[in-house]
Amino acid sequence: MTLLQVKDMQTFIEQYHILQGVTMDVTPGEITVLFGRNGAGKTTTLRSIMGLQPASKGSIHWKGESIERLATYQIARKGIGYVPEDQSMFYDLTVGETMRIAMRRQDDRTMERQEWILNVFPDLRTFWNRKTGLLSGGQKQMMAIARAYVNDNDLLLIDEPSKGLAPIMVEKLMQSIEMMKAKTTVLLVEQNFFMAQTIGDRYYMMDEGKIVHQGSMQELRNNGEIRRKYLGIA
Ligand SMILES: Nc1ncnc2c1ncn2[C@@H]1O[C@H](COP(=O)(O)OP(=O)(O)OP(=O)(O)O)[C@@H](O)[C@H]1O
Repeated sequence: MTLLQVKDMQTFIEQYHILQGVTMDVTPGEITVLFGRNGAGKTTTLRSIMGLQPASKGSIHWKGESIERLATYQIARKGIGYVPEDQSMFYDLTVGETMRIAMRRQDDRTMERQEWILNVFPDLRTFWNRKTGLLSGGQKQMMAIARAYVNDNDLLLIDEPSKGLAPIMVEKLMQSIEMMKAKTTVLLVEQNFFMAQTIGDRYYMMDEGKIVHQGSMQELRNNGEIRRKYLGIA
């Protein structure tokens, strides 16, 4: 079964043909990692799925239903949470206030999800009354993920959470994302192969707006040539 099915998605930004045919499936309960170097089109892929940068061709199916013509808020309400690279937070609000305004409902289920995610990210509990602008880079990332998780989302799109973080923090974050697999499905954009390979089940490799390779993470671990060619690493 596929949760999200993207077929031949093509996206223009102004006159530029940025996505030139992105086809990918996200399977429930898995962590799917979208790799590719700077400018390959990874962020645009997530933005097109969310309707923030609508695709002009191709199809996007969510649980079998076509969503490519829907507005972003409608897509979000179907159960897709988006964690953008810049985190887009109000830095004057505290951690607690940020969680509160993120909640679509304040029912028991949402409160249970909040408890669960605060156990995954105990720092957020510790700094509950601190303004998010004063959090460390890693804690801001935790905040952004927790805020997307707290609603009853079946899929989280997480854009490069490791960016700018120290290796030890990245490791901690990856372990937390792996724990989330028990509760939700994740489509993760990453350039950091060494970290993402520890938690990913399946991968897609992007280059110049297209998917150029895909397979199980084990296959990518075994294929140094693909890693060298598209990520510049051995
Ligand atoms: N607003 C824009 N106007 C023109 N070109 C854009 C715009 N946004 C993105 N692009 C171009 O689209 C291409 C894909 O960008 P995108 O941000 O999706 O790549 P990415 O793989 O996420 O890279 P990065 O890891 O650097 O964020 C790049 O060549 C970028 O320059």
